[in-house]
Amino acid sequence: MGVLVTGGAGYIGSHTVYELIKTNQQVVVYDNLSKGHRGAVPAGIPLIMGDIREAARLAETIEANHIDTVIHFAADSLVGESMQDPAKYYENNVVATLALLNTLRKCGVNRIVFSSTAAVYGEPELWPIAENFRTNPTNVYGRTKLVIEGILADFSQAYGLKYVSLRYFNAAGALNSGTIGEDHAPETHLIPLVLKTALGQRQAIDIYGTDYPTPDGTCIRDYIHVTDLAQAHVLALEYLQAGGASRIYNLGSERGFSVREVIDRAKFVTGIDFPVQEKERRAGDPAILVASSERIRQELGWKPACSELDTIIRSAWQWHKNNPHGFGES
Ligand SMILES: NC(=O)c1ccc[n+]([C@@H]2O[C@H](COP(=O)([O-])OP(=O)(O)OC[C@H]3O[C@@H](n4cnc5c(N)ncnc54)[C@H](O)[C@@H]3O)[C@@H](O)[C@H]2O)c1
Ligand SMILES: O=c1ccn([C@@H]2O[C@H](COP(=O)(O)OP(=O)(O)O[C@H]3O[C@H](CO)[C@H](O)[C@H](O)[C@H]3O)[C@@H](O)[C@H]2O)c(=O)[nH]1
Repeated sequence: MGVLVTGGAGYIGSHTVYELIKTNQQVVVYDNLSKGHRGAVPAGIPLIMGDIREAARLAETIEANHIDTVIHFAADSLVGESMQDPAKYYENNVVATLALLNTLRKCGVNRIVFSSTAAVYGEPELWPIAENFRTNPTNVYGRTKLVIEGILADFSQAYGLKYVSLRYFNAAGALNSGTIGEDHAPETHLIPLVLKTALGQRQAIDIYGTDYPTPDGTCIRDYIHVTDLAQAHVLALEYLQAGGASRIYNLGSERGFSVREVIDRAKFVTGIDFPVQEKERRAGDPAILVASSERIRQELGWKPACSELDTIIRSAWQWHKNNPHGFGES
């Protein structure tokens, strides 16, 4: 039986495909390439170019490849854009996922691993954040992911769908071999932007806000290596394949670093001093997001192995240095 990876040509999806093939799972990538890259999909892995809303193409792919489980990454995920264009986010995240789930039902596929986000929590008052904390997203992107979690719970109750929803904190880093890495256009994430500044592709890195209630005034985040995230997907998949019940898990390193700390570590790792500019806050940014990943460690035996901040930055630096234009140039 096979595993369908929607959004498998994207950043986290492609790293997960690399982990899946080590475990001898039969993998098929399904991606409309709106954001993903053909070059991110390993040689020999089928890439079906399609949108998850295209029911006929999707059903044909599922049947031809004997798919019995789906890992669902396909989505739009820019917080700022979601506030300016909510229709796009409700359409490509909620409506498209509903279409996907309906096709899965018709094809008799009843297992799915879903990419959720720390953005479902909004602005919590306590840390580390556990899965039973109140969900209260402060942006449209987070709301769309929470709506999908609700749909998954309802489908689970009514139709017997089994799902694992993984709430990622800040994904960063690149595959150790340096063959794939993060290449978003536009790039909005801190670590790749810092490294592009070190490469001289940007004049300075902007710090969005220095008046947060944190020790150095800048936002604190929990950075998790993309390969540790990918391994959690493999565990979630194996758990569902073994008949596991629906679950929700946080995925973070359980350590927080401020924006200034990330910049300082990047200067250390790269050995390059680069300009930093202090700017106004970015709308919708919570001050502190740090995970408790206790539940997935206890229940699935997940152990993040490469999520030390320097290790994350080093792997991302290797990717950006060797591929200054991402997948556009090797
Ligand atoms: N990057 C992070 O830090 C982070 C954090 C939390 C959650 N997430 C979630 O993880 C998932 C993957 O994130 P990423 O950073 O790898 O994003 P990405 O943009 O690199 O990958 C998403 C992939 O999905 C594809 N896609 C989008 N809409 C599609 C559709 N309708 N049909 C088919 N393919 C479609 C894109 O072409 C792209 O290859 C997303 O669901 C995102 O919301 C990411
Ligand atoms: O040029 C930049 C870019 C970012 N930041 C700051 O760096 C921190 C991290 O920002 P990212 O954009 O890298 O990541 P976010 O925490 O905003 O977002 C991440 O976590 C969210 C959950 O809270 C969503 O899941 C989202 O998809 C995921 O990328 C934030 O405080 C942000 O304000 C800067 O100071 N300068």
